[in-house]
Amino acid sequence: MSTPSTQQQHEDNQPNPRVSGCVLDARKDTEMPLLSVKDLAVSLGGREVLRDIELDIFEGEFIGLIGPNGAGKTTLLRAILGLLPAHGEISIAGATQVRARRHAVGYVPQRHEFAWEFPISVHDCVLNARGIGSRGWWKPQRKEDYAAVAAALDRVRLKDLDNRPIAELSGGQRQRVLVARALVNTPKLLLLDEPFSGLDMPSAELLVELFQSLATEGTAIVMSTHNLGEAMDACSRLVLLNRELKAVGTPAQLHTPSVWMETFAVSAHSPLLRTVGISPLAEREEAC
Ligand SMILES: Nc1ncnc2c1ncn2[C@@H]1O[C@H](COP(=O)(O)OP(=O)(O)OP(=O)(O)O)[C@@H](O)[C@H]1O
Repeated sequence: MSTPSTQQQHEDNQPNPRVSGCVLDARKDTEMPLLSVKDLAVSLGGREVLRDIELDIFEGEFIGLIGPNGAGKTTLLRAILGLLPAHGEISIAGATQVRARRHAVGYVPQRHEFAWEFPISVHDCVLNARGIGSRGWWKPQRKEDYAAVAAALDRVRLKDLDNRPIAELSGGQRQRVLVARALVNTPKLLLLDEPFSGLDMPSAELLVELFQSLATEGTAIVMSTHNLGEAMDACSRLVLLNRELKAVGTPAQLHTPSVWMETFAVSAHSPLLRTVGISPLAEREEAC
């Protein structure tokens, strides 16, 4: 497990980001990546959605996956999970076969993809992610399953609601149920698809703190998000994606307007730059 100090050491060693399909990866010589993606390409409906994706992600990293609508963020997460046909090589904790890869992964889909009307309690919804259904609902609950569900609900601060039907939960509570489902098998890699979407600030902050603690404990996290400010503040590295990798680096290394302009196809005057802490060209010119 990596400690905060080793994580900081890795960040300090990162070279400058390279743009257009290249991967920033200073750990290559010393450490095995937890997630390795090589030469990945995905086509959907006869159209190429992702190409030339090369990415190494290490334990304890909190990666922000950033790009405009339709950039392929969800597609990349699903390809890593093996939910989509893809060309290229993906390995997670050394496993390349889809079944083996999934053992190491917890996945939080977008909230609207889940069947919230299903008549089930919070507890059973999380328990279900332990694979209990395939063992038979009629069998007594195993002690370790019960403990795992309790621990996951405790982590997302939902223990008090464990008997509540999931249909009666608020959006923020539902998001936390999805995170608990992903955590209940103590994954090495957590894939999060827009976990802050529709959340108020305190709910988003609670999740950010949880993700940062998990990363400190050694979990590798890849999170797609449109919340650029939150990603700049919270993530240890960012992956800028638009059908191909545009740049990979720490937030400090991505303080260059051109990488954001290229990824989002915006001008040097775009307010988007301000969101990521770069003053738009107009303001910079005025200041000169
Ligand atoms: N099943 C599908 N069949 C055909 N095309 C698809 C399919 N699913 C996604 N796409 C296309 O793939 C591209 C990438 O979609 P994806 O959902 O991965 O983007 P995204 O970056 O997650 O977008 P958003 O930020 O809007 O959620 C889009 O152009 C989308 O229309």
